[in-house]
Amino acid sequence: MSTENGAVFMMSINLKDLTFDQIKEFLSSLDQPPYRASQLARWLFQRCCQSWEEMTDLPRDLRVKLQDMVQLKSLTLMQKQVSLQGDTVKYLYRLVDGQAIESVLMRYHYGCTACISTQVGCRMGCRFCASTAGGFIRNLSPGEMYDQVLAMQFDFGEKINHVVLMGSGEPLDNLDNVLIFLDHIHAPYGLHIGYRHITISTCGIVPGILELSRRRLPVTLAVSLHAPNDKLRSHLMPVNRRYPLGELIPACREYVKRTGRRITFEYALLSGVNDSPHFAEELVRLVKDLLCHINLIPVNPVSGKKFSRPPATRVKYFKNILERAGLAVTVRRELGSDIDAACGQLRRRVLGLL
Ligand SMILES: C[S@@+](CC[C@H](N)C(=O)[O-])C[C@H]1O[C@@H](n2cnc3c(N)ncnc32)[C@H](O)[C@@H]1O
Ligand code: SF4
Repeated sequence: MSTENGAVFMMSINLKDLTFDQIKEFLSSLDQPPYRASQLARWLFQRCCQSWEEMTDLPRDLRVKLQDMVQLKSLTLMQKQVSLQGDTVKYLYRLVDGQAIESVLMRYHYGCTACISTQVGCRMGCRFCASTAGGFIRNLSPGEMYDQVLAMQFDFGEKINHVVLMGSGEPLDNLDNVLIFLDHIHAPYGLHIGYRHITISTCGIVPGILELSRRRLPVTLAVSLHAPNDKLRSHLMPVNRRYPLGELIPACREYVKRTGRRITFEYALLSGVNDSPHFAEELVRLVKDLLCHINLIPVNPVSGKKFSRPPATRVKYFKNILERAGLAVTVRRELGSDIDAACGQLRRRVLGLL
């Protein structure tokens, strides 16, 4: 059975799919006092509890009741790959309806970052991406997003202090659930992660960007650009036919204006496709008057797709053109290139979606 939030409930509900007010209402329907919601929320949202027995400050009869009604976790570990240096761990989780999703934990010098999926599969069909294999299956519920972070923190044994919505799926195609997730992960009863430590990556869903602008959430917005003109972008990313650059760039401008936050443009470098000096110059013209930062990502090869990385000299040349025009540019540091680095690749391999 699936619910309005997209969660699939087998027998019991995942309270992390509800808003905090809905959790309060649920507990009040069980004749519990209002303070019980914060008490229970701390157990659910801060710890990766394995059993109701651990929640010793909750009355025993309530725990017995909840045991039958509430799901403690929405995913179980299927497979895990640890990079040689141990700084990147890729997880494949099984959801209660049997679907599988990927999440990644990365340790940087400034702390641990969780990269989570927001959908099972993706409907956007970008040509270079492994997440589209098998098409779109369903949205993830807020609780399924949250449980990825908790499960990784529990397994890795270190506090997660950054979250990026850059795993499989398009977050702005599942915005209602993403917003509930953001509320929980930011809340003091949750992991209390600052909005500035949260990044939402989008392929460019214009209404979603405008909605985020209206809400003035000070998260970091990353827009996957990958091409500086409509012809090439529509070829690489079909979503560009629906929301071309003439709509996307003004939406980005609106986001910067309303939030005061700098936008990150992701630009995957695909050898011989979008990495020539001509494209670098076109990119400069497209974004030069926007408060932005450009992140160049030498593409992660995906089996069955014909894209390859440009040589390092070409990446450097491309970067220099942007820098000379005064743009802030980084080249994404490669973490865990010895594991199935491209997002969705582990799921594809294990589920035989290649
Ligand atoms: C998997 S997407 C998920 C978030 C969102 N759907 C988006 O497109 O921004 C996260 C980022 O990975 C990039 N990406 C996808 N496949 C890639 C590949 N094979 N190599 C490098 N980056 C890739 C996307 O373009 C995007 O910038
Ligand atoms: S890059 Fe993002 S939007 Fe495009 S198919 Fe992959 S997950 Fe979907």
